[in-house]
Parts: sequence; structure tokens; C-alpha cells
Amino acid sequence: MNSTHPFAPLPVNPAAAPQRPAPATQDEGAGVSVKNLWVTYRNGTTALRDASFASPKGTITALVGVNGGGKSTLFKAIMGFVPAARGEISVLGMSVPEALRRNLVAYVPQSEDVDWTFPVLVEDVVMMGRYGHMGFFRIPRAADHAAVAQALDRVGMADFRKRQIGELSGGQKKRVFLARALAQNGQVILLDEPFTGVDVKTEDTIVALLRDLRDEGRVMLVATHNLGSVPEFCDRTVLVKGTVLAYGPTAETFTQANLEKTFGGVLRHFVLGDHEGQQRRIITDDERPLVFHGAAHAPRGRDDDPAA
Ligand SMILES: Nc1ncnc2c1ncn2[C@@H]1O[C@H](COP(=O)(O)OP(=O)(O)OP(=O)(O)O)[C@@H](O)[C@H]1O
Repeated sequence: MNSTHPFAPLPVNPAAAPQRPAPATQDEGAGVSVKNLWVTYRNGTTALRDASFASPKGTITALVGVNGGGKSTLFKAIMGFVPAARGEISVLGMSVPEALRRNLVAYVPQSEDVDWTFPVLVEDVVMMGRYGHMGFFRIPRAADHAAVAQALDRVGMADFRKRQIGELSGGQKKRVFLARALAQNGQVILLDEPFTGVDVKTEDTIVALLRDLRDEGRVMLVATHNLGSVPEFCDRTVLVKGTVLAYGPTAETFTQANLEKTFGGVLRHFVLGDHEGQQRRIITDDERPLVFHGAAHAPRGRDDDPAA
């Protein structure tokens, strides 16, 4: 994503700031739905051709694909940063502008997209999530301060609220941006590489939080190269390569055959035998590896999985 400081990636329409979100009038059960979407950048690059997928409410969907495949472009289109040349995007039964006006879409950026030298406190970053709920002059009220405190508490970062964001570790920064999405009360949360540069404990914390948010009926889209974690917590998978090659429940979509189609020769691929004569196929695009046990269509994530 193209942004330079922590203020940039928040998809809030400032002109709409004084308005309170009106109750939804259309079908919200639809989650996020993208139909026959084409996106062409101003330099003429067509990043997505005829891409379609759907993610119902109360689900976590992985967006998986090679670098430059179009995952971030999908996010930008859902946030209204790039226009659809053709096709439709529906967010909780609404158009993209309407969903943004109601502050329904929250974004957790890739670490590289943020200028961490920007002098801003943790609590100020999280307060940005409240901007769309405030009046024109953005003067926080008690409810805004309470939402910030609650969000920081929920991600375990309450003690860091007076720290400069640039002084935090990678995993702590991720949690702060998650808190911003929570303070915004985003019903659709887009997460760009949430696990890059975080340790396993922080990853577990983030996954637990995402599961809770799913149970609250929110829609989470997670762009990730961390293939091993996809079967662990993503109910659905969208395979992206200039279009959507396949989408659906992870158990049906996240297969070795589909991954090979998506990644081509980019994946590293190993076959190991164990002492019981079972074959394990291991594939990775260089973050956490994905292990297939025996049959090629039964992926499994972490090797510390107690079900192993
Ligand atoms: N602002 C832009 N202007 C022109 N072309 C762009 C722009 N942003 C992305 N692209 C191009 O669009 C295509 C899709 O890029 P995108 O960033 O969506 O991929 P991605 O799947 O998110 O990649 P990564 O895994 O590296 O984050 C690429 O060919 C990229 O070069």
C-alpha cells in the first residue's frame, strides 16, 4: 500500500465525520462480496481481471498469492482507494462509499507501509480509529476515550498507551493497529500481513482476537504469506493471481493442487518420510511452512498443533 505515516491508511471519509452511522437498511448478512472486478492503475497496469469472491459475516478469509498477485489491490478496492474499472463490490450489502461513510471498514496496514519515525503516541494512533465517529473538529468525547482504553486493553497494550509508536516492537505495533480497528468498531477488518515479524506468542494473541471478532459476526480478510497458519484459523481462502483463481471453505480450496496453480514455481516443496512410512509434503513461500500429511489434500499448519 502507498502510505507514508500512521494517519494515511485509515479509510475514513472526513467529509462525513460529523454524521452518526445510520442503521443499515440493506441485507448485512452478505459480508463482503466482489463480483467480476477489474482494477487498472493510472499507469495502465491491470492488477485484477474479472475477480470474484464472497466472505460471509462471521468468517475469517485468507487472501493468498504471490507478490504482486493483487491482494493489496483487492484491499484498496474494498477501501475505495482505487476505483473498479468494471464489476461490483458489496460490503455488508452496501456500496463501498456507503460502507466507508458508516466507518464499517477498518484496515491494519503492513508494517513497511508506515513511517514509524512519525512522532505520535500509541493512544493517539488508536484514537484515529474514532475520527469517523467525531465531529468536524475531532474533539474526543468521553465515549471516544473509553473506546480507546477498551481497545488497548483488549490487545494487551494498555500499559503502553503513552509510548511513542516508533519505540515499540513489531508485534506490539501490530497490536496497536488492531486496537485502532477495534476502536473504530470496524465490522469488516482488512489485515495486511498481520504476522510478518511477530513471534509465535503474539501471533497466537492476534489469532485469538480474530476468532473472538469472528464470533461477534465481523468479517476479517487477512492477506498473508504465512501458509502454515491458514488452515489453523481461516475458515475461507481466496487464491489470488491477477484474478481470483479459487475461493471457498479452506478445507476445499486450500489444496496442494490449487496452491501449486497459484504460486507456480515460487513455492519451495519438500517431501519427507517418517518412521511409520507416511509421507509428509511440506510447501512454503518462505514464512511458516504448510505440511500435508499423506494425501495431498489434507493440509495442516503448525507442528506444535496438539491434534498432530
Ligand atoms: N499504485 C500502483 N500503480 C501501478 N501499479 C501498481 C500500484 N500498486 C500495485 N501495482 C501493481 O499491481 C499489481 C498487484 O500488486 P499488489 O500490491 O496488489 O500485489 P500483492 O498481492 O499485494 O503483493 P505483495 O504480496 O507483494 O504485497 C502488481 O503488478 C503491482 O506492480
